[in-house]
Amino acid sequence: MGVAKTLYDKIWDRHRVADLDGDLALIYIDRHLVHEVTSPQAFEKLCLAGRPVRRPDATLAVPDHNVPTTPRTRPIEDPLSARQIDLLRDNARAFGVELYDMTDRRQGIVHIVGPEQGLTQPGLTMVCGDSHTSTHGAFGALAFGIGTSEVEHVLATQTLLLTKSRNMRVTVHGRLGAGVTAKDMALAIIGRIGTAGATGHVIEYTGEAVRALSMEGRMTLCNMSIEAGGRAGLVAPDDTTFAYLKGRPHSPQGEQWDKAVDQWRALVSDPRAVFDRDVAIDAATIEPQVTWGTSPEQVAAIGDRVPDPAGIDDATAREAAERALDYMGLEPGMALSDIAIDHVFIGSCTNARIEDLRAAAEIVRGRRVAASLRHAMVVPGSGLVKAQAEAEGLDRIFRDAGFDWREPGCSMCLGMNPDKVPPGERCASTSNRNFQGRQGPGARTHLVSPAMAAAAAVTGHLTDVRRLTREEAA
Ligand SMILES: CC(C)[C@H](C(=O)O)[C@@H](O)C(=O)O
Ligand code: SF4
Repeated sequence: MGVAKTLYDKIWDRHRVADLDGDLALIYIDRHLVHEVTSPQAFEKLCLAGRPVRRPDATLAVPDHNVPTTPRTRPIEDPLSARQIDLLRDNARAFGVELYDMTDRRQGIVHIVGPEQGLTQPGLTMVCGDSHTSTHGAFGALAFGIGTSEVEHVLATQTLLLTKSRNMRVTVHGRLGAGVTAKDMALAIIGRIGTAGATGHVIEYTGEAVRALSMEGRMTLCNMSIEAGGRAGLVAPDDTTFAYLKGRPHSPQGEQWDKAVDQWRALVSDPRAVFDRDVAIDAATIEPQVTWGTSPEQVAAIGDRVPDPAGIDDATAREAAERALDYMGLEPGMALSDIAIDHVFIGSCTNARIEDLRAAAEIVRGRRVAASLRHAMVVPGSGLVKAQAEAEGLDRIFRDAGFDWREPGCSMCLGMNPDKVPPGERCASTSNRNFQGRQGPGARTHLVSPAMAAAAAVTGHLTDVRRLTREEAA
């Protein structure tokens, strides 16, 4: 019997091409996703060096960050965005890489598209010039973000020079309560361990509450691993994973499928594997979460109050809280549920999959967006999510309530396209980052789950979604 290994150790060992000087190893990369923001220079350098893409068949290009979410027939107004999207198209063509262009129904946020197409599979190594590549870890794939020079390295060689991370395990025991979602779980974990809590580690999420999550929920959880400082997040594949993958365009078919599933079943941490860090949380203690500050760790349960920095012992945390409250325009001690909202954004690679839209629509059905709101919008994560939602009539529920129903893209998750929150205005957002200026200069972001965003939209302020579902039941 060999040494007990974690899931991460196993995937790492299977992809190690060579051990190099120091801690460096050369790792084989199975899949490479490419978007318009971090690829132009990489392709340009290949071009200058006269190198081809080593495995065009393992590479997929999708524009997402800069695409406007208004009808695709209109030209892109912003010249820089238009140029980046043109470049992606040109590069994909020149290097023989498949592209899901803006008018392709399969286009969407790269981290939603990969799983949807069955490109994301257990045990693979996957990279993208994008930090939220951690999303794909939900399938038990080792997936992480890389920089532009690494994008070039992978394009040219299909390998990467890497230092191995440490192993961390986050176990969520028990079951989540009604109205509490994977997003709340992710935010609660970050609230507990902080945004540097997993630095230098790959997190494996385990426990009954994680096992009970759908693939959509697991993707939300793994998506935010990077917000906890982790290099990647992992959930060991199981029947939920296989059921999601079966029949997807790039999933193994026929006999190959059965073989694949047999192999995938071995992708678990050995019972005696040792983790460098272990954290355990009881799911029953997790309430719907909302961030009050400018870092995902500045988070609290919706029933709580905005903290008073004066009560924070640690000087650095105190000053950070003071700065955050100043930027967010909030008073210490005010009830989080008294915070009035100007905008609601339901979208992003964290929460724009079909299940997210269903959860939000459930709350919105039969209600109206509060008159005090400036704008509320839903941006499906991909063209296929959009089509599915329309087939289920979710678009009607949102539109009838006063929501804007858009074309897929990163949208208001970050200010790289026309969807921005104006300075000083406040947004309840299902995205993953609430840094200063993230949704536009001066924008104020509160991170929440899709159900909580819907509850904020129909009440005009941050609201415990469980209050609305109780009302309905009464
Ligand atoms: C633009 C891109 C490089 C960036 C990332 O790496 O995450 C973006 O997707 C984000 O969410 O901030
Ligand atoms: S949706 Fe947001 S977090 Fe996700 S890739 Fe796009 S910009 Fe990054």
